[in-house]
Amino acid sequence: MNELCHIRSIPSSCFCSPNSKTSQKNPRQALVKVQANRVSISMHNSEMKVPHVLTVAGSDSGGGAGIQADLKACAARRVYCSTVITAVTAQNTVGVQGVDIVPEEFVAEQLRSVLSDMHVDVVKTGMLPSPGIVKVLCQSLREFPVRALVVDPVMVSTSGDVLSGPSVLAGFREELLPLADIVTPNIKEAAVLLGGVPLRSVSDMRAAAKLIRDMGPRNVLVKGGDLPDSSDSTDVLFDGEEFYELRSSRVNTRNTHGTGCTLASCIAAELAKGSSILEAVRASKRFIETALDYSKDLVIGNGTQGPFDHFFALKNISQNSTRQDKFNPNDLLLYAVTDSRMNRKWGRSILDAVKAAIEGGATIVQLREKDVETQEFLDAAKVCLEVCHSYGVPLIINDRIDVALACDADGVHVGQSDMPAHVARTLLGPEKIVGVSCKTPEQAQQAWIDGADYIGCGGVYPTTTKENNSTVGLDGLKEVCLASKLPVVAIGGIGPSNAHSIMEIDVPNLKGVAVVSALFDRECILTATRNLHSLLSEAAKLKK
Ligand SMILES: Nc1ncnc2c1ncn2[C@@H]1O[C@H](COP(=O)(O)OP(=O)(O)O)[C@@H](O)[C@H]1O
Ligand SMILES: Cc1ncc(COP(=O)(O)O)c(N)n1
Repeated sequence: MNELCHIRSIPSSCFCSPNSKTSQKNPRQALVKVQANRVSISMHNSEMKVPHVLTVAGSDSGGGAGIQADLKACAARRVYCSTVITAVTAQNTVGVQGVDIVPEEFVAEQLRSVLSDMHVDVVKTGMLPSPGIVKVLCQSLREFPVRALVVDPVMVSTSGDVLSGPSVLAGFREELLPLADIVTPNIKEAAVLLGGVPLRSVSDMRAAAKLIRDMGPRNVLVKGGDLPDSSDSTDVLFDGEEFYELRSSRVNTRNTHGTGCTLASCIAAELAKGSSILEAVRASKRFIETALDYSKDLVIGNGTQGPFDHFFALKNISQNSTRQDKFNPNDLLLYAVTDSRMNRKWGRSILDAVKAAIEGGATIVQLREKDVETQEFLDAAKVCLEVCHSYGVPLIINDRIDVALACDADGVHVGQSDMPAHVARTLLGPEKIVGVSCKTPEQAQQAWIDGADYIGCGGVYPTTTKENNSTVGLDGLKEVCLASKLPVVAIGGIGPSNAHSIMEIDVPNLKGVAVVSALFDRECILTATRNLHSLLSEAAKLKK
């Protein structure tokens, strides 16, 4: 076998001449180790450790599920993904036509290759088609421990074809599940693990999660994608103490092939980046919901189980659009806008306020810090961005394009007397979100021309957070919505008592409400956000 030459690329600015003064002291200097024709270069301090997920799963020739879904999910979540293939399937949108199982010795060899060398953080498993493969996997995990193990107990494909038979169950129950940090059965798989009793409701899912946890995994997520007669898509997470019901709206689409594989890979990717289990599951569920929503009209294949687009991009290409999909208008449902005076009044940091709002269900966050020094603003924006992204929530910066650029925020929101929207767009580039405050149909039309992504319309009601701000009322809001080609979020004096009247306005592009005081001028931001979120979700459902 050839000796491998293993060289990591290093920015040229980091190389030092051996004679230069800095070469002895500079901690960023490259270390070159030569061991029997094997060269490895490592960097002090400037080394970049990439979060790494290893997926142990089957190949899906149709590209929608299995290894292919895992690679796409990890890439979309910006995590490196290596692969150990357990089976090759001939599969398309109609079903599974054939399965060729990889011999367990060769699965073991692939595992050894990757785990002995490549600094894997998290292992995610999918299709494990034979008891021997389950065994070699457990042996490898004991020999090369990793930070976390995510087990997706794949048994039957969405099309109803068997991918792993009952012979693997003993290995699952006795060896693999006790090693798992989280196991993610769908309702059919949960039933099989528990001996065949079908799950028909969310309370059945809770009971199943509890029983499966008794088999040894630290957390159980029972997925409800296939729960009959449900308008929501509810998953149940049980961590041994608490149950969390994670709800999203059910996207009406045939393109759900690979959702389970993708969800488990996203969870693994978020864990590899350092998230907690709850954060990882929430961010992953959001990712699936968004991906399904963006891909609901994709047509790939003639069957009933279509794949979806992990990069949310094909839809645009198919419409010949030159603009990139980068912004989901449904994110405007509950738009939390911070206020430093309120945080000061309640003795909270911006970060604590933002965290609580996200945990309560805020779907997008804007930092509007009018009287904070630049350095402080930037520091706060950076930490808030990290938290927002761990939940899959976009972060917008009010007015300060420099701060948005410096922290690589998701976008900016500008008012009529701030930086013009077309200049903001030029400065930020095509990928970022640009929002504009508008009071009139003319301003709404201009925002569209300027390349904005959404408009904020208001103040709808009088408010104390903005001085000298004239109100437009519900009629003015409706007029602006009708004139706007962009999605609209209503702002100004909105809270639980009047959010309903806003959502009842019968215009499809009115997507939600932006709120300051009703969240941040409250003793418990989390409860205030949670209440408003459930009210808005109900109202949004009625709108559909
Ligand atoms: N139509 C849908 N709309 C929204 N979320 C969905 C839909 N179908 C599945 N999901 C979500 O996708 C994830 C995978 O669930 P599920 O489809 O039940 O798994 P599997 O692919 O293993 O059968 C879950 O978070 C589930 O709630
Ligand atoms: C190789 C492989 N692994 C997993 C699945 C499950 O995915 P789904 O439940 O969406 O059919 C699959 N169909 N193929």
